[in-house]
Amino acid sequence: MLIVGRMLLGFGIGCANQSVPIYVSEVAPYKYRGALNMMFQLAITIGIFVANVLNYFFAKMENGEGWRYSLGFAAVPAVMIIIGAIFLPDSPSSLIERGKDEKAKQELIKIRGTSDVDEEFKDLVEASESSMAVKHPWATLLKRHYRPQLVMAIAIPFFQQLTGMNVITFYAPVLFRTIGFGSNASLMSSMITGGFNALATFVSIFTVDKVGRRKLFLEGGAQMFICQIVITAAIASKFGVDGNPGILPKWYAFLVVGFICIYVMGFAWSWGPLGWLVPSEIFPLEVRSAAQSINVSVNMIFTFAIAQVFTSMLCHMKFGLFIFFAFFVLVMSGFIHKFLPETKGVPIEEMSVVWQNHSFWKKFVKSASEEANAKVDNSC
Ligand SMILES: OC[C@H]1O[C@](O)(CO)[C@@H](O)[C@@H]1O
Repeated sequence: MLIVGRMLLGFGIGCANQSVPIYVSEVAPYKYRGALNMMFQLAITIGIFVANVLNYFFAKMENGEGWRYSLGFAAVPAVMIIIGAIFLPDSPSSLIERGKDEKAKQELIKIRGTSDVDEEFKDLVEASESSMAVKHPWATLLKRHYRPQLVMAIAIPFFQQLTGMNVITFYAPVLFRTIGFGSNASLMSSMITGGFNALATFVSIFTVDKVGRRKLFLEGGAQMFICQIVITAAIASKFGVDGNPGILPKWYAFLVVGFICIYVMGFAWSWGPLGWLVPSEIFPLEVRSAAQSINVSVNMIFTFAIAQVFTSMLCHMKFGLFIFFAFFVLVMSGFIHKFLPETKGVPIEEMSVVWQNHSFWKKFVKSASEEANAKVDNSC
């Protein structure tokens, strides 16, 4: 029953991860798209924090029934999503795609709070027309022209999970116990890291539309890297490879938890929310759904893989585990630096321009005039 329950949960989470970031990016005004989209990750982190707090109290239940409540409370956010979804309007893009242009325009006027929406409405209709011309989004996504989107749909979720964040999210109590904390202190420490995770997500909400995506990615990467090196050194110095630390001083516990919190904050204002935001804003309408499916699948597959192999990795690699994730943080920061153009303040329907102007991706992406010329050449 537990396995069936987990499968149903996974199904629901998959549907939400597919639709929420895309929906928010479609309806948000482009100037606040970053901040609004990041509310999704904020909701995730608040959910994780609340679960940490509840687990802390449920674990103390003397009749041993606490675990039932831990599992059962998953129904609360599910009910909230179901009720919320009943009242949400369709996005203008989706209405246009289904031929309801007039309704789409009214909706756009309503969500923008102004009747001056002609320009945006025109862009949406054009995006929808090119989307309608595409009969096979999956095959289209494989075309050279969409290489930047395909690469980002795979690389961003892959790297997000290779930061090692879910090792902290899923296993903080185990991790803290392994490095010498009592079981209550372990649950308490995971509550603290959960709190920092949620709080630091606010930082990204307030900054992403001002400083942009790239700076947050790179700053967060540097912060996580430094913390991983310090944590490695701290664990290596006390535990070595035989895993026998003797009596651990108090300052040591503070140092480890402190750097884990700084690491968590680095993730929370960079790869955490940006891992959902950036893919949701770079996929053009004609491949949006297919590309987002890849994004969500890669994310979930690597979440699963890391959760599965973490304990045996910890046994074999000891403190080297953190070096393993630090190495990937270095690689992903290099990747962002070289390959991700800034998307701050660019309307979704005009996103193709950022690839056309990018030193690497411009080879793959034709500009509108080149495309028109190519069509003329082909017809001659
Ligand atoms: O904040 C941590 C959480 O953020 C994610 O990386 C992306 O939403 C999840 O996989 C993780 O559990």
